[in-house]
Amino acid sequence: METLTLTRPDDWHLHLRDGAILKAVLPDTARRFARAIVMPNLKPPVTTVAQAAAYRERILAAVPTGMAFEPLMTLYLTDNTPPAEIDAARDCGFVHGVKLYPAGATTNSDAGVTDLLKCAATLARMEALGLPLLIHGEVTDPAVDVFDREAVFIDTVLSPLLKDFPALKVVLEHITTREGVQFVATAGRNVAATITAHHLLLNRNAIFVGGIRPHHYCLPILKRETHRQALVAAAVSGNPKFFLGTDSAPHARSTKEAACGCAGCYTAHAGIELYAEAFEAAGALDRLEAFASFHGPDFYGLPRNAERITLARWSWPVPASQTMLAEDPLVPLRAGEAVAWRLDLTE
Ligand SMILES: NC(=O)N[C@@H](CC(=O)O)C(=O)O
Ligand SMILES: [Zn+2]
Ligand SMILES: [Zn+2]
Repeated sequence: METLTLTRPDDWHLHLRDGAILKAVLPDTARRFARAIVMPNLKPPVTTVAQAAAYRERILAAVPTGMAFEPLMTLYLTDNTPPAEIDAARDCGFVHGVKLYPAGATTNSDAGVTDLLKCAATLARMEALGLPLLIHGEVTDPAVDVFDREAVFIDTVLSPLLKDFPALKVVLEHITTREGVQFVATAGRNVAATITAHHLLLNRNAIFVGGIRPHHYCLPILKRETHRQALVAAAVSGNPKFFLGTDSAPHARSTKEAACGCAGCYTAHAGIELYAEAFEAAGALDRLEAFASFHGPDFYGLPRNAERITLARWSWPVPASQTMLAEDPLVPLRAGEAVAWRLDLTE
């Protein structure tokens, strides 16, 4: 059987939620990844170092015995985040980024930034201290076509931001377009991007196969095939600006299969295996390790992991759903279908 051994990867963009959901989903991530950048879009959001410390403790308490997992915490930027909070974040040692959600852009972003000008002093402090700004890169203007919101964000928000703060470390999260790839590739070394497995594997037709598929609805929304191909080319290029971020985003089934369903795909159950599929399809399995395990820690200034994991080319069926909340399960990506690679747990 074909196997692939690589340095244990990290997930540089992950939603773990809190409470019962956190306990239900964390084992999927901890089994595969050594560390993860944990998104702060809880209700209410994680806006202070004190809240991040408490959330970190809840995550650590939910790690199953026998597993090692390090949560890398983030703060949720608001119009009112004071520069002093950035100093506290740098000093505490466990906060590794500050997340920009344009207000209203995505799930739990209502407390996000309404005007970046209000954050100028705070952004200047981040630039000075080298604390990365992690960006959900979509404009929120409903007049802008939903498929264009990333490209318009890059032109109207991100480019001007980097002119004002040229040394600010930026991760453009979950990029979905050719424009996103080109912008990051040609920007300075302080600008990088995460790419999800579902954006590497699916184009926007997947939302409408034989009917509407709410479990393929995420933000930024899946784009057309030419954009998917640009993302694959970037991921397998070996360019250290691009690295793994699953954006695994658990939502209970009832909130996805609804008249107005939530945005987010759950992929942590196959968090590295789905990337192996995408890299294999591109004939680039030998490039997976750098994308999944080297480029992220190098950008964040953290050590690479020492342990290794082994994947086997061994198809396994994804269950139709998995337990999350008492009456309301989670429907993972590929539910009821197969994933071609699996984690070799015998290793
Ligand atoms: N990606 C999504 O569609 N949803 C994420 C939020 C986000 O990352 O934008 C979520 O928190 O559910
Ligand atoms: Zn996002
Ligand atoms: Zn996300």
